[in-house]
Amino acid sequence: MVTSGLEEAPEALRYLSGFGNEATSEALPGALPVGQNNPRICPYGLYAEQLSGTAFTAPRAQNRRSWLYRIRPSVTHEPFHPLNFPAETLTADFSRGVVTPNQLRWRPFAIPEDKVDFVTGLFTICGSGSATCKDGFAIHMYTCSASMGDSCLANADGDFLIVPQLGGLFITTEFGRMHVAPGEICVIQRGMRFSVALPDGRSRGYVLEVFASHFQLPDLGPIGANGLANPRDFQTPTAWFEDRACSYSVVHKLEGQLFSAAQSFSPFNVVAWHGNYAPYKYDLAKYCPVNSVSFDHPDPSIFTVLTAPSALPGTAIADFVVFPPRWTVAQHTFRPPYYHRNVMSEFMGLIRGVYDAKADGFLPGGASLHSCMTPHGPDTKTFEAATAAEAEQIGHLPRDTLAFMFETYYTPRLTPHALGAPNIDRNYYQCWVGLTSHFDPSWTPEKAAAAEAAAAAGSKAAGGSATPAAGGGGG
Ligand SMILES: O=C(O)Cc1cc(O)ccc1O
Ligand SMILES: [Fe+2]
Repeated sequence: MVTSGLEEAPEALRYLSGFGNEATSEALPGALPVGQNNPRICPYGLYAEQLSGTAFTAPRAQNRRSWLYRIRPSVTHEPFHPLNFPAETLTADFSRGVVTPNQLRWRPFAIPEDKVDFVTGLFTICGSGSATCKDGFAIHMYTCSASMGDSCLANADGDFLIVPQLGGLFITTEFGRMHVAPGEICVIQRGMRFSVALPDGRSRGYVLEVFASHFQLPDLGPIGANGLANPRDFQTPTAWFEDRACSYSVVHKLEGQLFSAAQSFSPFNVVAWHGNYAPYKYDLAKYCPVNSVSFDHPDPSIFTVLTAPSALPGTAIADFVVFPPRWTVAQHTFRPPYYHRNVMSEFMGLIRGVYDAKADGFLPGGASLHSCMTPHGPDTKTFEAATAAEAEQIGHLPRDTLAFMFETYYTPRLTPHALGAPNIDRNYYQCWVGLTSHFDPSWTPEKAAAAEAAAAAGSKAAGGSATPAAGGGGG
């Protein structure tokens, strides 16, 4: 019998490198059938089972499926029963969700004192569309303090992109095991069974779920063949199995509802697999940002890590965008994000540090949401620092910050749970009330240039370039 390896050191794990590859992985030599998918009898007496992530008939470029060779097939379980789980905290039904044009922000979500695992610690913030029609998305958060033990989850509604913010995740999947630390992300696609253990005892993070397409790398256009998230930096687990008799609970999410079935063995009994439908992780430190090296602030799409496309060209169901540590070198430029209203809705989270647009109030483990056409941009303090004369001299330094955005074409509807959360920041709008008028009808380019020159001379006399301050135009 192979024992449960949930506590194995992260360094001991082996991964396959690359994005979207047709891969093969064997935990025992010769476990994959040679030259065919389903021989009459498989090597080692395994069962062959296909997991389809697209319609059988999807075009080859989009087609996703894997073949799993396992000790017993996944069908070997007792009937599913609905789990008694409060429907309003985890949902895929947004028909009665609430919309608001107001800017929303949440302080960090508290991690429960009592023992709560990844699944019971998941709660939905917002979403749109429908898991039934396989169209749309949901954004969840999780806070947990216990490993899942002998239970696993399979999500029939879509793909999960998981962003741990505090505390790592040790995830056992049917394809193998991965350790995902804060600063890394992982994607676990529709239907894959996985169980989350907590090497750090607790974890908090964000989850983007897409009901339709799968995540892919964005096109690079004129950037060329390299840069942003490079394919080789994505890591897929290698086959790992346990042949363990136990009382196991398989939890299945269908249309946001949870069902549970008992079975007498661990579902992580896949000895070998091959295919192009497999989970993966990615270290955001490997992201190679491309940005303006002269002037102006590019649109944040320049920082796209992964995109889940809709049928509308160039328009995502959801993009995953990261704001990594980087040099900010644009001159005579307002460096923080510009003020704007966007057809896409923007949910943001912070993994660590301070975000370019918010000097205060946007904290690691917190979140913000600016829905379709809701105005937003830098807070007053950030505006003032970024427009001060000294800002021209500072801000070339990289700062240790890691924020991200889930950006979606679908207008999000919020759950009562998210809107009623005790950590919602009811004073968020006040971060902009100090943005007073600087309008000067007597302004001329000559006067402006003279003021700039005087300020530059003053700052030189005062000791040259200032040191960068958090949020001080270094965005
Ligand atoms: O709103 C935000 O902070 C996200 C964002 C960042 C940026 O650099 C430009 C536009 C934008 O929406
Ligand atoms: Fe924005």
